[in-house]
Amino acid sequence: MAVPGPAARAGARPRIDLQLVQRFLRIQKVFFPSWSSQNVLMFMTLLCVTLLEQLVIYQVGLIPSQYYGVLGNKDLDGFKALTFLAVALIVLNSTLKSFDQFTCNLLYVNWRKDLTEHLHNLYFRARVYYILNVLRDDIDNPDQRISQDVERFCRQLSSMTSRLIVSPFTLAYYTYQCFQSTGWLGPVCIFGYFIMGTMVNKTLMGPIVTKLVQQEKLEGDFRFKHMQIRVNAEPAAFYRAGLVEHMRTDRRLQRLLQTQRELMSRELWLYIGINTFDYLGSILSYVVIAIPIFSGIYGDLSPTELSTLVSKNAFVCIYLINCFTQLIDLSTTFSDVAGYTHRIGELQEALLDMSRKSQDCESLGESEWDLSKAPGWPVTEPSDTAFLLDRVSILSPSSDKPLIKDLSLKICEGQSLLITGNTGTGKTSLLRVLGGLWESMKGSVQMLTDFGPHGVLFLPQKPFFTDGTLREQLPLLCLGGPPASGRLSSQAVGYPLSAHYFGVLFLSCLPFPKRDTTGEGKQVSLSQAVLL
Ligand SMILES: Nc1ncnc2c1ncn2[C@@H]1O[C@H](COP(=O)(O)OP(=O)(O)OP(=O)(O)O)[C@@H](O)[C@H]1O
Repeated sequence: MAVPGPAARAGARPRIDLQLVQRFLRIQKVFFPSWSSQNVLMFMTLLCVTLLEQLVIYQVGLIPSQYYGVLGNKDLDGFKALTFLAVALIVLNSTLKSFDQFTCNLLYVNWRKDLTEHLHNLYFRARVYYILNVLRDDIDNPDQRISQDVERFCRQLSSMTSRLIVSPFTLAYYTYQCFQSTGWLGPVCIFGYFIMGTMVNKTLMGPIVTKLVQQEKLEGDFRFKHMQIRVNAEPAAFYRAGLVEHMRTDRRLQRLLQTQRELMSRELWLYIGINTFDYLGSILSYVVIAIPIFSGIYGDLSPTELSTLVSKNAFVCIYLINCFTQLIDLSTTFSDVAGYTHRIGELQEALLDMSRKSQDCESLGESEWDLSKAPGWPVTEPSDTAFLLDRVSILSPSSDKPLIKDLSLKICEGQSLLITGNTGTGKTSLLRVLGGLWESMKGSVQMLTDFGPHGVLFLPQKPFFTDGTLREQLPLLCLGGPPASGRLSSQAVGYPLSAHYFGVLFLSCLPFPKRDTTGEGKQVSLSQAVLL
């Protein structure tokens, strides 16, 4: 049975490692597909706005010292001009800040749109959504990953973008200024301090990323439970299942809350780290200046000259340290982004893997199922033959339990076929193979007609209704057929109820416990299927 297995590395403990970087870069390719894409333009706009904002902030920062000058000199004209300039700069600064926020929000919406559409394209390709939800258990809650994790990832990433993109520029500028004021000692001390802070924070962030991934899984499980009750409210009410479901839903909630508490206690250590580095940073500038003073380099300066020098050096050092502490403050947002990157990355890898395999299967399937390409079949088989099975064997996907062995069968128009067997023996599995959901382990399955209004229609055991009106349900019956005809066609929408079908309707058979009379064991009872 060629059921796709788990993605190679899915399920590995999520960490801050090379795999995280690879997954993050893969997502970035979706965000920025080309240099001329809209997102790149918006990103460049954001970069310009934040740089301009920094320039204005710098000018605003100089205004208090200029006020000392004009007030000290009792210069009224100078005071008026400076006040006008200050108001203009402040208005410009707040406009730029708001525009910065606005661009980040637009980026968030665009990123969410692109990433969700990209995942949808993979998820709804061929029968990937079926394989992911039914046959594979390594990717939990794909619905939650697509709807909630993508949303949070884009929101958190956009919230840190403007600070991140401007930091290389501010860091370079203030490192240079700091070097000018304090020599190599200032920048070296500050960079050493930041590297130490980053290493400590990385150690503290590791367990948070793992816990966050686990929390999101439990969040998905909890939501799924509610969805299950919503979808099955009527059967649940018939069974009077309220009490049991209440207990089970509460159990999931408790598990989720317990994980959230554990996540918060891990975050506590990170907050302690961040706050310690923030406050230590505020005195670091004085430590940097104290070293040359106590080592006697400034021994010939008067106390006034020394205090002027200290004040000047302190400003640039504090600003450089502030740039670094702002980056360290992003640690909590970064750990969230890392957690979501792993969850989305795992899903993306699994989807890419499955859609690649589906495509291979489809191209293979098309050639196998295509009438004109199947050698000999059109010549020897009458046109009313729908399926031709030759020594087909089917295995259960979760175990290697054989369900059907060496089944040869011909299914024709106008004939009825009743398949009987104990529950779980593989009656529906045969239909899954005929419907192309599973593959047979051995033998060949030939489909000699189309799915849809002029061919074959499968009625699943559980009816499926999409949202919308009764009329909108009808195309469901006609679409999603075999690889050759599985496209969404506008013509298909609104087929009249009287549409003519080939006449082969497969009803998944009810168990028929006492009919296993083949003498060859349960799994071969299908070969004795009754043609009515
Ligand atoms: N998605 C799946 N993953 C793993 N095993 C599966 C899956 N679907 C079915 N099976 C297993 O394959 C076997 C055959 O299942 P199948 O649904 O074909 O039985 P059935 O004869 O149609 O039963 P019933 O009469 O109850 O519908 C069962 O043992 C079942 O547990």
